[in-house]
Formats: sequence, C-alpha cells, structure tokens
Amino acid sequence: MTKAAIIMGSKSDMEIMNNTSEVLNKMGIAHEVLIMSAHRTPEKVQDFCASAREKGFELVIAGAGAAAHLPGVIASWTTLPVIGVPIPSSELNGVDSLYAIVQMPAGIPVATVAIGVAGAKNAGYLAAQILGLKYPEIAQAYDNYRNELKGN
Ligand SMILES: Nc1c(C(=O)O)ncn1[C@@H]1O[C@H](COP(=O)(O)O)[C@@H](O)[C@H]1O
Repeated sequence: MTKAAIIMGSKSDMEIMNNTSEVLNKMGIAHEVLIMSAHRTPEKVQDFCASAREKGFELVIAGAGAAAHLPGVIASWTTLPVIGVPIPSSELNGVDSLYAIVQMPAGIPVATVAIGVAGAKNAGYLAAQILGLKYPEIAQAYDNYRNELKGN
C-alpha cells in the first residue's frame, strides 16, 4: 500500500528527486511521485493535502528549488510529517532553497535535508527510519542497508 508521496515543484526537479524514489524502492516503500507548486498550482497543493491522510499517505517528501515554499506550504496544510529537499536549481545553487525550507516558524516543522543528491537520498532513508517505527519490514530493510555499509 502507498505510504509516501514524493512531491516536487517542477518536472525539472525530477533528476534529483529520482534519487529519493530509488531509495524508497530499495526500502520497499510504495510511493507516488507528483508535481505541483505552491506558486504555480496552489489549489492542487491544497487539494492534495486535504485528502492525503485519508488516501493512506503517512509521510510527504517535498523537493523544491529557488524560493522553495512548497515544503512549508504542504506542512501548513497537513499534519503528516514533511521532509524537505532543497534543489540546487537557481543561480544561488540551492542555498536559497535550503534557507527557505529550513527556516520554518516554530510549530510548523519541515525536516530539512542537505542540498541536492545527498539530501534527496537521505530524505528516503529518513522516511525509512520514520516508517520503520510502524512497519518492521521497513525497519529491517534499513538495518540491512546499514549493515551493507559496514562491509565497504
Ligand atoms: N520552489 C518552487 C515552487 C514552490 O515552492 O511552490 N514551485 C516551483 N518551484 C521551483 O522552481 C524551480 C524552477 O522551476 P522551472 O524549472 O519549472 O522553471 C524548480 O526547482 C521548482 O522546484
């Protein structure tokens, strides 16, 4: 059953956010990949958030670049946990998106990971750690991965 949503502000973010998909697949986490923008398609964001929990989503990973309001806006519309991935898509190379995503006001958190590919991968692993609290098979997949790392 689908547990996570990967959302990005533009299809131009896909190359980086594919890294999150790959990790979720490796961890056995069924997910949907969606494109929507707090700036360009605000109603789509609101509609998604309004029904996300009842559709079975348990966690949202949101990637955006430049003035990256998307993760914070999603966090404002839903109480599901939101992980934010800063995308280096502008002249400021993702520092703009990092600051936009990480500097949420108290009370409305977005769990912010590093800029770019490393952050996109870590968003997937963090999702596995969170969902692993409920699903033993996901916890096991993440443990297996960590044990693989020790072999390198
Ligand atoms: N930060 C946002 C939002 C948003 O926050 O709602 N919507 C699109 N974007 C970002 O704009 C960048 C450029 O997008 P285009 O390549 O489509 O011009 C992308 O990195 C996207 O995430």
